[in-house]
Amino acid sequence: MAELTIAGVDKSYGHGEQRKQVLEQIDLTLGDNEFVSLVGASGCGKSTLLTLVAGLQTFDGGDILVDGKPIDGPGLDRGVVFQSYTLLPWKSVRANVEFALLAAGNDSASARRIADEHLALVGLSQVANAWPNQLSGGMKQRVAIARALSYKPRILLMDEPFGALDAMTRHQMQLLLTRVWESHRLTVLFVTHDVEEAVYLSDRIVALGANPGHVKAIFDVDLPRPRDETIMESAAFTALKRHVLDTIREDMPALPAF
Ligand SMILES: Nc1ncnc2c1ncn2[C@@H]1O[C@H](COP(=O)(O)OP(=O)(O)OP(=O)(O)O)[C@@H](O)[C@H]1O
Repeated sequence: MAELTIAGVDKSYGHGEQRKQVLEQIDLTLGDNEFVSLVGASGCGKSTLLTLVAGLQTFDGGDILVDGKPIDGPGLDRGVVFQSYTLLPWKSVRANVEFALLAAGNDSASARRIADEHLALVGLSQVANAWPNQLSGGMKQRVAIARALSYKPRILLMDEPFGALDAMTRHQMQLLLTRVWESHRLTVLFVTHDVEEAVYLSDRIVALGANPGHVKAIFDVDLPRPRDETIMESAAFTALKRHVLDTIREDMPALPAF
C-alpha cells in the first residue's frame, strides 16, 4: 500500500530539432490501495509515463514520489508487469520467481518458500518445474504477476499485461487480478487500450490526451465491488464506457476516406 504522486512531470525524447515532447505537466495522485487505469489514443504517452514511475527512464521536470519520497530509479517498492512476457527462458517457472527474490536479498530457502506461495496464489503450483516455453500466454503472464508480487511491492505497475491474450483468457486474468488486488490491497497503475477492461477493474480512469500527452479527463468508477462480469451489462457500466471512449476518440486521427 502506498500513495503515488506524479507532480508536474515533463518528458521528451531526442535532442535539438529531433526533440519531441511526449508528456507535459502530468499531475496525478493515486491513494493507498487505489486501482487507476491509464487510457488514451495510441502514442499519447501511457507507456512512457509508466516507465517513468517504474524508474526505468529519467524525466525532464517534475517529481514522482512514493509516500512522499522521490523515486531514484527502479525499486522493490514498485513491481512491474509488461505485455511481453519477460520470463527468462533458461530458468524454470519457480526459478523465474526465485530470481527476483534472491536479487532482493532473500536466502535460497526463503526464496523457494515465497516463490511457491506466489505460484499457488496464481494457480500455478503444478507447473513450478516447467520451462516458460511449455506454458500458454496466460500462464506466462501469471508467472510474471507472481514474480512481481513476490517481493511485496507497494505499487504494481502494469503495461497492457493482458493485451496479447485471447478474450476468454483475458477475462480470467482480469478476475485473477481483481482477486489478488482485493486480497493484497495494492496500489495499481494499469495501462490498457481496452476501455471495458479499465471500467471493470478500476476505481478511477485517467484519459490522456495527445501531442504532448496530458491529463485530459479523470473518471470515477462508481460501480459496486466486488464486481463480476454481469456488471458489464449494467446501464451505469455502459454509460461510463461510452463516455470514456468518446473522450479518447477526440484524439484519434481520422481515417482516410475510402
Ligand atoms: N525510446 C523512445 N525514443 C523516442 N521516442 C519514443 C520512445 N518511446 C516512445 N517514443 C514516442 O513517444 C510517444 C509516446 O509513446 P508511448 O509508447 O509512451 O505511447 P502509448 O500511449 O503507450 O502508445 P501505445 O498505446 O501505442 O502503446 C510516441 O510518439 C512514441 O513514438
